[in-house]
Amino acid sequence: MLLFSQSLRRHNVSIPVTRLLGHSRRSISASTALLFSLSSSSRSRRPPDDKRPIVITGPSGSGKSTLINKLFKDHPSTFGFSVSHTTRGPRTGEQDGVAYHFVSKEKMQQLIDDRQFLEHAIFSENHYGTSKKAVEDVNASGKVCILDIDLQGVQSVRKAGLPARYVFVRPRSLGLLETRLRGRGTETEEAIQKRLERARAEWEYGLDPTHFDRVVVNDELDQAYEDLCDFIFEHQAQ
Ligand SMILES: Nc1ncnc2c1ncn2[C@@H]1O[C@H](COP(=O)(O)OP(=O)(O)OP(=O)(O)O)[C@@H](O)[C@H]1O
Repeated sequence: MLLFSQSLRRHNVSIPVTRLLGHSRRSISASTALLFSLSSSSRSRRPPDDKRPIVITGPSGSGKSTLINKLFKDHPSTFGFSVSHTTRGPRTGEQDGVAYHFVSKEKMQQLIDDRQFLEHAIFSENHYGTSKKAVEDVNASGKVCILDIDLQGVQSVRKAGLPARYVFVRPRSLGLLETRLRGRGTETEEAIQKRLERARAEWEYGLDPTHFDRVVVNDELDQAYEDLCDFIFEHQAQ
């Protein structure tokens, strides 16, 4: 049984994401965009010298999607998402190799047996996974790969030995997390309870500073975004 099941991802950019929360893409609402102040820094920065993939994790509702959306919006040619594999069928408009790599159950199993995945999990009876090649493809395109995954996925990625930078995003308190999850208005009460239960376990893990290269406390959104960018771009020559 999965300790940390996958969570729905919502990205307002039309690029594939590594793991989709419930694996249905939702759009960030216009009100979310307004969470950033008008003066929120979108300054251009030179691409980071450190090209290792950046793994971003944190409890559901901590603000990962919100921060990543802005990162992509501000730096579209610097970052890329890997294209995940899935055994679910394509939905209208979804292109193979763009939204996902759509594969049969047999093919998926073969890839798993061949240890081609950095991480994989079953969600709603469908298998999803991030292949090593998908990340390499982003690297080969000259972009820095962003992996938005849950903690279980992070542990698999670490085990797979991917050289990466790891970021944990969390709000100031678990109470605030609950407020945001409820405020998002996208989950049933049952789903919220499940997410909160999982968040408590993830929270403990994220409190250990040795587990991550950077912990971003998403309290005030502009500040959290600056912290994230300072970390991501910190290796560039001055
Ligand atoms: N600093 C902030 N202040 C106020 N609201 C915020 C802040 N950061 C995010 N939010 C809001 O909190 C909710 C959760 O954020 P978001 O959806 O980005 O979380 P997430 O970590 O991506 O969650 P999941 O893993 O479930 O996809 C959203 O409604 C978002 O608009």
